Amino acid sequence: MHEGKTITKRKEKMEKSSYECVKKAYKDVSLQELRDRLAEFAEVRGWKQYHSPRNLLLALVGEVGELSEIFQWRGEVARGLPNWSSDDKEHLEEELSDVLLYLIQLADVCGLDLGQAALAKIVKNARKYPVINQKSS
Ligand SMILES: Nc1ccn([C@H]2C[C@H](O)[C@@H](COP(=O)(O)OP(=O)(O)OP(=O)(O)O)O2)c(=O)n1
Repeated sequence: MHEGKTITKRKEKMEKSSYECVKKAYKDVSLQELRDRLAEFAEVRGWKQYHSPRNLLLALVGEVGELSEIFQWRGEVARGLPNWSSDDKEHLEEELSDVLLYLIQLADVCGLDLGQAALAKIVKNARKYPVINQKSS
């Protein structure tokens, strides 16, 4: 194998194992935690200047496109993704995360509290769609 490729593979392996550690260490991740980490991520890279609401929205839409590609041409997909490979599931996790991370950043640069807004919206939805008849499942 080419030396560069070996280094890349090793790097990918290290990244994967540190990613597994992060997943184990943080069970309940808050939107606030993600927002703060993202703000720091952008700050230390000097990217804050590019993270305008419009740019973040466009980035978000781009990631929604990448997320859609995973489902494209697969036909209907069963809940729990029983026939998907672990690579496919990992890919899905990454694209879902990209969408979430841009969404959180968008809300942040707009000065909005996404967690509070989402809770308020759930309450509003419940008022709009009252429970009429509970079906047994
Ligand atoms: N200016 C930027 C660039 C990236 N990101 C973060 C948010 C996303 O989680 C991820 C997006 O990175 P890429 O643009 O490299 O997109 P992908 O990870 O989807 O890579 P690719 O498009 O090569 O599949 O990085 C960010 O916060 N701000």
